[in-house]
Amino acid sequence: MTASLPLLIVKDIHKTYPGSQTWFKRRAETKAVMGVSFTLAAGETLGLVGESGCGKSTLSAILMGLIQPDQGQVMFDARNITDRNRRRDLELCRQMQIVFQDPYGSLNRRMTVKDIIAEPLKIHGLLKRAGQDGQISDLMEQVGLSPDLVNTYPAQLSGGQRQRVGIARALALSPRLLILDEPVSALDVSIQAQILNLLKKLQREQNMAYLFISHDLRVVRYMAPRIAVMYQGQIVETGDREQIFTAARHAYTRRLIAAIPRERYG
Ligand SMILES: Nc1ncnc2c1ncn2[C@@H]1O[C@H](COP(=O)(O)OP(=O)(O)OP(=O)(O)O)[C@@H](O)[C@H]1O
Repeated sequence: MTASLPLLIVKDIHKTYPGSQTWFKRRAETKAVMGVSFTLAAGETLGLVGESGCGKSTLSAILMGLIQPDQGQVMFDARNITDRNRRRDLELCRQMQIVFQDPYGSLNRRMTVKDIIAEPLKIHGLLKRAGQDGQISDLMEQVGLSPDLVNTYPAQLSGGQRQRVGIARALALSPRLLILDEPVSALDVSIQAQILNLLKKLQREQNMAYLFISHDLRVVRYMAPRIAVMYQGQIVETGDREQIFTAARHAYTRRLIAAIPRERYG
């Protein structure tokens, strides 16, 4: 571990999707990410906010090594991980985990809760031969899931419970960085608050860094002391929560703030 450097350094990332043409339709190329840079310290939360289509998911896929950027660098724990092969780099995979928006889409519907949570442990050879039931029920307890649900399937769970399973799966490997890509957008507002509070509790307990990605500035304000605002593939403004809300510099940020409904999370 390098104490002096941030845990994650993202430097001048660019990604353009090529255009395509069929006999009936022509799609122009899309500059999805254009020169994005930011840093994230160990244990810190950075909120990344922007409307649909601004490039948030492209950026998170680049950070997870799922797609390659055209230009730029991603450094994790002082190591250049831009061109890594995610499947082969198990250690990195262990340290950086992602929670997706749609737990139903990201959980294997044919697997039980137990098998879903155990899978990353198995892949990384960390599932204890004896005592694995205890390992799984500990993780379920950490995310507030009753151990009675251990043999149920995703279809038998509520949206909030499914997202708790997704979080337990991500936590299983004790990552240092969790990318939360719209983790509550698919949930009812009352359930959203429960999941956000769970994420805060887990961060306090385990000192993980969070990159919290959302289109919803209310949610980002609740979660992140530092916020980066993304607009049309670029970060147009980064600042402390207070500064963003009281003295936003960019007109787009001011529009986002003006559009926030009045209720708050408690
Ligand atoms: N595989 C792809 N091929 C071509 N264009 C793409 C592809 N994926 C995304 N795009 C385009 O890149 C831009 C950024 O998309 P991206 O999904 O990263 O944004 P986003 O902010 O995450 O939006 P959303 O929340 O709706 O997913 C959009 O214009 C989108 O249409």
